[in-house]
Amino acid sequence: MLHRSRPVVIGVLNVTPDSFSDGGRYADLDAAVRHGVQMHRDGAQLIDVGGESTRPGADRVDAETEAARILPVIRELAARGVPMSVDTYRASVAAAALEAGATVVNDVSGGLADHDMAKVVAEAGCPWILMHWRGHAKRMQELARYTDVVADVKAELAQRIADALAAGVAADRIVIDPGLGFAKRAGDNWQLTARFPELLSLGYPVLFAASRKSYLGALLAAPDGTPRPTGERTAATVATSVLAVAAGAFGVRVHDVRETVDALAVWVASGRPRLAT
Ligand SMILES: Nc1nc2ncc(COP(=O)(O)O)nc2c(=O)[nH]1
Repeated sequence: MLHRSRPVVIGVLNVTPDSFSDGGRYADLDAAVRHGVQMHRDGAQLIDVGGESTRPGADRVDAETEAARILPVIRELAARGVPMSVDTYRASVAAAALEAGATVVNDVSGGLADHDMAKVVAEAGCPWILMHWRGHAKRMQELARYTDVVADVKAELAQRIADALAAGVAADRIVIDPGLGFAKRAGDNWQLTARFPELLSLGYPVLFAASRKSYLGALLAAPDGTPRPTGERTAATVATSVLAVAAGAFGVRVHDVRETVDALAVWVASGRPRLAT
């Protein structure tokens, strides 16, 4: 499912009206399927299909709405042989998405939001991306308080892993993710980037997902402080993605697939240089 011979690129497909960087662009079935097929052609090994925006402050939708948004897209893409993950923290939505053709669960809550998720994943035997999370979009920025963000994220992810294993999820099905931008201030995201190798010591593949996030917009802000618009953060996303892979990330989750695949091809052709850890 995930060929580790090359860095894994996961393409973001938000079937939502309000996701932070592409909300509404793929809200209709044809546009979503076209974009998913194109990202797969461009080299994405997985298309990550999400039906609820998780950006800070976003309104949550109910499970029925979330499922109604993503299931037709998943079915159509599966029929076209496009491999997918489902971006949901709801067990019922994950189960329906797996049934419809998704093969990986990408859970931004790391199993915290729905205690039935572990059972769904264990029974399906599918890979489970456990992201570091401290609460839903409305509250998460209030929760960005850390003693040492890397050590704290690592300890909390270790607990998510232990819970998953205890629930019968196989160790080789687990991928972890530091949750950049989720209950993290800009400095926290940069600490997690700079000290990325410390997360690897947990012994699981680590996904890096910085794509177009607001801390990149802040870094590239105009002299008057206006953040760089989300659609103009591609170069920063590509740069940080290559750095993360060079630091040991098994893969990246991005909106700009072609640019990322191209940049990682250069990294591979250059002999996969590693950042000194
Ligand atoms: N595993 C994982 N999943 C995610 N899903 C959504 C978003 C934020 O919204 P986006 O879909 O617009 O990138 N970020 C992550 C992330 O950092 N890691």
